[in-house]
Amino acid sequence: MSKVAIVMGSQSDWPTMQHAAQMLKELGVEYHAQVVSAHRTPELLTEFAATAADNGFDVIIAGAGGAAHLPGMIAAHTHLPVFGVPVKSRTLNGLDSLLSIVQMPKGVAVGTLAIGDAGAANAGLMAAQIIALNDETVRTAVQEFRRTQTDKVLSSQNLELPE
Ligand SMILES: Nc1c(C(=O)O)ncn1[C@@H]1O[C@H](COP(=O)(O)O)[C@@H](O)[C@H]1O
Repeated sequence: MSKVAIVMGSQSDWPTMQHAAQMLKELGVEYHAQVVSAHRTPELLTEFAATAADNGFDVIIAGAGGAAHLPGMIAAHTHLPVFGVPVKSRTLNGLDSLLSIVQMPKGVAVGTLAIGDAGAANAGLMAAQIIALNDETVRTAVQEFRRTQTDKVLSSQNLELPE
């Protein structure tokens, strides 16, 4: 069974990163969530990223805030696709996180999502869409999710002027 790893720089990132986990759960994709920090636990980062493929992961989602080196450093140690989620920082609202993650040097790729909760949810969706290429059950779940979303938009329009 396909598995997605969700890693984050700190426990304080979980309120954001749980949106990735929720999306994967909704789409029936197994995930494992863990705190790993390039700065605070550098040896764990190397060990985790270098063994991720052998441990059965297909995609890695990495969320971090501020000087967000985690996604890039994970990508440096693995051939697995890595999605980076910029977590909203207290001082600079996540612009620092975004710029740290998005500006990768050519040759080591991180797919960068939007800042915050929506970015985390979309990272989960992207991971599921990759897994759906070879997994019919997940493909059906993704298609159903998209259909339900479309139906909701089309059926909930209220464009009346207030009295
Ligand atoms: N950006 C990184 C990394 C890393 O990139 O390895 N490790 C922790 N952090 C970030 O520091 C912020 C504050 O962390 P604390 O709340 O623990 O002080 C978090 O958003 C975390 O992702």
